[in-house]
Amino acid sequence: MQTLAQHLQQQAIPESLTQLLLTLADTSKSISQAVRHGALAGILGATEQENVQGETQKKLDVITNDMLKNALQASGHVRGLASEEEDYVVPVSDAGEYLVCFDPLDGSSNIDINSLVGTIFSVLPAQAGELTEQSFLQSGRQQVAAGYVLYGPSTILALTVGKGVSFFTLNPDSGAFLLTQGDVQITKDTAEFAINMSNQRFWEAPMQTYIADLLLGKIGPREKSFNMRWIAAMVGDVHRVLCRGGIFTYPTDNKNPEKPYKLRLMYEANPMAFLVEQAGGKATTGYQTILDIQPEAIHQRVAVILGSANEVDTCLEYHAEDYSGDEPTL
Ligand SMILES: O=P(O)(O)OC[C@H]1O[C@](O)(COP(=O)(O)O)[C@@H](O)[C@@H]1O
Repeated sequence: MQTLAQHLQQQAIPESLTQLLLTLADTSKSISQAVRHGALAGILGATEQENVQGETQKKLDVITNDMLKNALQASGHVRGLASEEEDYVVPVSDAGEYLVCFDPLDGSSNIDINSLVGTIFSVLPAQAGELTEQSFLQSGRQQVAAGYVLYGPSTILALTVGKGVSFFTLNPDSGAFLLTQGDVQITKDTAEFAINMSNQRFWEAPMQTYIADLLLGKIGPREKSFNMRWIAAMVGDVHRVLCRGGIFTYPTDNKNPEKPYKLRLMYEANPMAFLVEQAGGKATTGYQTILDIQPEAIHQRVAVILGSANEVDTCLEYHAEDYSGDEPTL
């Protein structure tokens, strides 16, 4: 089976990008080890600290953030980095060709229940001049690579460098990431949706109607039964969508008017949208294609609707100005 290094050699990408992606992959092997040790290594549970998002940091949030920061700072190819666990962007080396945005441990609320977690990363070209937060505020279309590592029953790296999506599985014996699926394609249609239903009463009317019609199944306007899944870790829900199709959404809601969105643009929505589009799917806020959003802040949040292209199109119809569907009876 082809190794990650062999696969990257064939992608006709700069050697510097190959080395950076191999650094990220190697660090994720150590994270996979740490996650597997869990309580044995005393690394479960929370710290007393809060991150810039106002979330209590898990011990593993901090540990994995430091592991990635140290590796990227030593790589020689990183001009600057940004992380969910860092308040501000971190300058690294003036000679670095790339900017890296990452969520070191996505779904960290799952760590103490031994459920799926992952690392998500996005690579942008470094700009000339002084490194500031502005240097990072490039649209998702500028990404030169993106991916995630899912720490589950097996450890899987999903990667795109803009030439399709490939899955690599970590061989726990040899420690090598081996190509287990190339040219990943998302089915155009689906009968599976993922959303946190407990937020239903806080959603906008278009999402209320769309989900209500899914739940009506065969007796409703969709004339088809839909099944629901929710892993509470975007990396797990998106991996399922890449594997067997589906629609995943964390829509806008008014649960907390100051925070109408949950997921972060630069290190959750953009890398996932790049993967999904490269696999033939679609990714939108309901009103704008995610990869075309001009970022305004490094920890900016957005609404996310992504997955099987035809199903996302249907969901978009409910968000269209001229949608005249009946309001759902809640
Ligand atoms: O707790 P909820 O509302 O189910 O939200 C789950 C969502 O929040 C997240 O866990 C946010 O990510 P972090 O764990 O990195 O903060 C997503 O991975 C997931 O899709």
